[in-house]
Amino acid sequence: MQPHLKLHDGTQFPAFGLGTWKSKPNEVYTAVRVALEAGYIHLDCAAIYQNEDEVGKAIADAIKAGDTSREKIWVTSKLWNDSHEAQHVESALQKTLSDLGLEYLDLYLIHWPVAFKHGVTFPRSREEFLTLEEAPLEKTWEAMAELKAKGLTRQIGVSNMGPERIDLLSGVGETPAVNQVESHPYLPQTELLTYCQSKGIQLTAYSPLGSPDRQTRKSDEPSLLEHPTIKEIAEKHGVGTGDVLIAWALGRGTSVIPKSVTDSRIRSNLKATELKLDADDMGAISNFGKSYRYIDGTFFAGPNSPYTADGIWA
Ligand SMILES: NC(=O)C1=CN([C@@H]2O[C@H](COP(=O)(O)OP(=O)(O)OC[C@H]3O[C@@H](n4cnc5c(N)ncnc54)[C@H](OP(=O)(O)O)[C@@H]3O)[C@@H](O)[C@H]2O)C=CC1
Ligand SMILES: CC(=O)C(C)=O
Repeated sequence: MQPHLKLHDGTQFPAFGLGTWKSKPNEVYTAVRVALEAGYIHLDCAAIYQNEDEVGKAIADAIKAGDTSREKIWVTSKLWNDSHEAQHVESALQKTLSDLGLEYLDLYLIHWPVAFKHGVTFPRSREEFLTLEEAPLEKTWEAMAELKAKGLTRQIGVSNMGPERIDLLSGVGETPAVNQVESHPYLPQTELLTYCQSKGIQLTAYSPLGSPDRQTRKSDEPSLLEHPTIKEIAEKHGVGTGDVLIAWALGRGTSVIPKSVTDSRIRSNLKATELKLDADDMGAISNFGKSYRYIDGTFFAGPNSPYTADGIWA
């Protein structure tokens, strides 16, 4: 039995899933087929990853092949920043459902607390953004609740949000089921995790391996997969460093969604859900003493934007 976390309505949420950002056309179909055949029960998707149609084809073929069923899998997707205005929320989800070939999602997240004009994928000028006054997150949240009421998604949640924004949304509607944020030993998000747990919100850790395949990767950024402490613990247990990072995330009570398109890694990452780190391992990893954010979000902040980095991230 894979690890699960309980959502605030009692639903069991599979704590381990497959990330699909940067998984290219032709690669992502095979990755999802391998994952579902290997026993994955949770897929993390998003409209902005521009590959949901291929993920959907893989899900359909896996179900046809008898590898899984719709009821057995948990599918998450995310509302992109150009569809925050209430009149665009349902059509954005309908597009995702059509691409994924599904009648409902298990979880739909507001991807970022940042809004763009409708149809803008990545803004190039200030005029292409909407401010939070023009597109209030509370209104987006109310529209998300309607999707749940219509049965188009079983759960609703948020991503890249801190306590202030979550409190704002919880004040106008239901508490988000999940908050998906960057989290790994360089950015353990300990305070946010404590806050989320106190509200019954599950925290999903994205970029748990340090997102080394990003186009925007900096040549001098620290590597989690090569970190000496992680290597030492991996040697002690006779596993890979990726396995240790996955086990650490699960061991501290978060869900985790490593991305891979490599057959052997897709399988070994799933196997890592069985790895138990001891208190010494957990303590050593939690005391890196260095902070680093890989998804620095420069794409949404700066002089051409009404948002600042401090105003965006959890
Ligand atoms: N809500 C949000 O705003 C965000 C959500 N996400 C979600 O989180 C997922 C994971 O994060 P992501 O940024 O993709 O990066 P990850 O930290 O998951 O790293 C992915 C990279 O690690 C490699 N890899 C996978 N497994 C191993 C292993 N066992 N050993 C060594 N290398 C390994 C992959 O290679 P290969 O594929 O070649 O095997 C790929 O290069 C995303 O795909 C997406 O679904 C991510 C960022 C933001
Ligand atoms: C990867 C992702 O979800 C981003 C950049 O929003």
